[in-house]
Amino acid sequence: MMSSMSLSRMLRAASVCRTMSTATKLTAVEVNDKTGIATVTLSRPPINALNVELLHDLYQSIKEIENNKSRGLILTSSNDKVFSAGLDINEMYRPDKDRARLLWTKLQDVWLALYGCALPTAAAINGHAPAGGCLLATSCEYRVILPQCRIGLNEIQLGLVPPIFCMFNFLNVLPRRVAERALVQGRIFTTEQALQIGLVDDVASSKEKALEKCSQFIATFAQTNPLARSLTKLKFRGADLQRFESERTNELESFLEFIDHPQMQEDLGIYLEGLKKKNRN
Ligand SMILES: CCCCC/C=C\C/C=C\C=C\CC(=O)SCCNC(=O)CCNC(=O)[C@H](O)C(C)(C)COP(=O)(O)OP(=O)(O)OC[C@H]1O[C@@H](n2cnc3c(N)ncnc32)[C@H](O)[C@@H]1OP(=O)(O)O
Repeated sequence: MMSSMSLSRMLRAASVCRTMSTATKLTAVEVNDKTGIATVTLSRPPINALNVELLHDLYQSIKEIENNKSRGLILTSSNDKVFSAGLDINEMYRPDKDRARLLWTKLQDVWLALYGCALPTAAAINGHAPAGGCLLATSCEYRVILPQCRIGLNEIQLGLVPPIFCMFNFLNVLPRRVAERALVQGRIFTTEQALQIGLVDDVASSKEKALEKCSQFIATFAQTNPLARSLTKLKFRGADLQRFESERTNELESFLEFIDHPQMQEDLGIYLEGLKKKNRN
């Protein structure tokens, strides 16, 4: 039989973390009641490819956390090898046009919500983070990655023009020359390279340690007035957010035009087949 001692310990532990009432299907939200920090876990197996539904849930989770006045937001993944594989290529290959429009609009919404989030944001990158995965991580203010991961914006390698928010994210994190070269070459960096150029802030040996480092980063703002903090962040990011707003319709149309092109469809098909073949060999 369970002793009253262990029962009370269990109850105490259970009261530290609570799942938010509106936690959604493809993102799990857990708030630590002691620290007030909310963790959003991307949970779309096998590789957190960003489809319409995952982007929708992620947007809802970010907004919910912001409105609930949490102390900060940490983004991570339920997969122990992949943070996010980026956009779900199946949504772009032979797409349903309305769904493709929705996909891009939701990606834009998520970027706006995360890049412009009033709270301190951090990414515990517990696996590979190519393309859209890197976009999510670099929208945050602080990044910790695990050993033997790969991260970068490789859109150009797929023949895709990196959207403007990719540029904003890289310019916010890397020196201009490094950012430009990384985007133009579609570079994917190893953990060591990412740390060396400053694409990530730290490396941790496990997901738990990465989450701990993210919490420690957010805790550095404990004595800072939250409104002053968020307005200062907005001063740095406001111009990007405004420029994005003025170009978002054009970028949406460019994306739709791009994926409608027969050559692009052929290339995406070959790329997708290459990813699948890897598993058959
Ligand atoms: C100027 C105005 C704007 C114009 C805009 C124009 C264009 C921009 C448009 C788009 C921008 C897109 C950005 C993107 O995010 S595109 C996505 C790019 N992502 C990638 O290239 C990642 C590819 N994947 C990988 O590298 C590996 O899968 C990964 C390292 C993530 C994981 O490796 P692991 O070995 O663990 O797993 P796999 O066996 O490779 O994969 C499992 C399973 O999943 C399939 N898969 C992988 N990635 C994707 C994906 N992104 N979408 C859909 N499916 C994916 C893979 O094929 C496997 O399937 P199966 O074999 O099990 O059937």
